[in-house]
Amino acid sequence: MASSVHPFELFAIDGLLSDEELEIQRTVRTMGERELRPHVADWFEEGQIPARDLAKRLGELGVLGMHLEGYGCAGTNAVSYGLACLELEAVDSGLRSLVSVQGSLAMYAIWKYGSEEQKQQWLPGMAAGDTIGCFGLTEPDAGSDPGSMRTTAKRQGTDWVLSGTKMWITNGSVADVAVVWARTDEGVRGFLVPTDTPGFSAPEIKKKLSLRASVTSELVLDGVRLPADAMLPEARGLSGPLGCLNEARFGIIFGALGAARDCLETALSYAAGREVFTRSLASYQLTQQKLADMTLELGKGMLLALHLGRLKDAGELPPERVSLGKLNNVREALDIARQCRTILGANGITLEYPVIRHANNLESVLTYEGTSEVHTLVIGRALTGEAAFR
Ligand SMILES: Cc1cc2nc3c(=O)[nH]c(=O)nc-3n(C[C@H](O)[C@H](O)[C@H](O)COP(=O)(O)OP(=O)(O)OC[C@H]3O[C@@H](n4cnc5c(N)ncnc54)[C@H](O)[C@@H]3O)c2cc1C
Repeated sequence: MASSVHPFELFAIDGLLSDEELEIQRTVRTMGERELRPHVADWFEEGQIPARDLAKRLGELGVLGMHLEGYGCAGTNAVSYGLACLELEAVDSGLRSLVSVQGSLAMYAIWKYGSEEQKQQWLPGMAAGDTIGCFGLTEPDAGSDPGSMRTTAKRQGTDWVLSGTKMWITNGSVADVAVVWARTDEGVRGFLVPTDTPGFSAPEIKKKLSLRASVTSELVLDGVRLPADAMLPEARGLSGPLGCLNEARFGIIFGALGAARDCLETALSYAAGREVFTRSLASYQLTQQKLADMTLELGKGMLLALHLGRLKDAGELPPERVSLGKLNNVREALDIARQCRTILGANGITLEYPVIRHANNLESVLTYEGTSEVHTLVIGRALTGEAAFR
């Protein structure tokens, strides 16, 4: 067989990265390949992950809250964080979800909006992976429109009492602390809820066919009484949770490409080894067209991710730019996963290969952190000045 080149090499992607960024990417990739990939298909099949051990190991690796400064966090640039997300999601979107929720949602909420005492209390343990966090915004009847949330926090003396239900919460059943967003007399506010507080429970959601290597839960708040200092002082209104979502969406812009890259690498190697009609599948023009089109989308997605990462490091990443990346890269990653599945034929539907697992996972990634429809509307609003949604 003639020599072949990796899709990212065709685009000369590595030349756009610093030595430090390349080193971080290599370190996360090596750990993922050695310690996570050998188990991930089983975790997915069983619908269970060793969340505590994983959090601890990911903490040792330094990826939990890695783009935040201080409190035990590594303080890397945005691109490095994105590359870590990419390498974790190349193994499984569920593992990247654990890291995104811990670092970009729960830790970021405390880091950005918390008091100094709250930061000291929670962040070092979360960076180390000793303490797991979750982020409760979505409710059974409030997903794309979090402004319609029903969970309330009411003052009783100096205490707060929280009541309501959150739905689809990643890490919920294994969390030590839940960041819960609730309606108060002064608008939406965020609360840090230790999960052993009486009245709090987090039953796990079963029967998922996507993100099976990730814990997803309901949060039930049945008159959960918290002291006054459980409130995040600096988050007022929906801009608080939306600021956190912007962080997590950024990681997904890179992460989804990891899943796509893994699918494409698998399809390339499969097509080279599979003989059909006495020749390798890779030698047929129809196959090469699929591979070329997927490589184009993967490479373009990576260039977009890097551009947005540099803008983020320059402080120039407003939400509509995040929407450009999240909409494009998740949509294209899902298309790539489905197309790779065709190249693997029947083998493509088993967990012996990662492709259908990635495709199924990406269905969740398309929906969470803002659905593709909502990101389309955000871009439409930026282009026209007309909001087609609230
Ligand atoms: C595996 C998983 C993990 C998750 N983890 C978390 C978590 O950790 N924390 C958390 O808070 N949430 C989490 N979520 C919830 C996720 O953010 C929501 O599912 C998402 O916001 C969509 O909300 P919804 O499912 O209620 O759908 P809906 O909001 O009911 O949307 C249904 C459909 O309507 C479309 N739609 C909505 N508005 C419009 C409009 N104006 N015009 C046209 N179409 C529209 C949507 O795009 C979608 O296609 C998770 C979800 C999943 C699947």
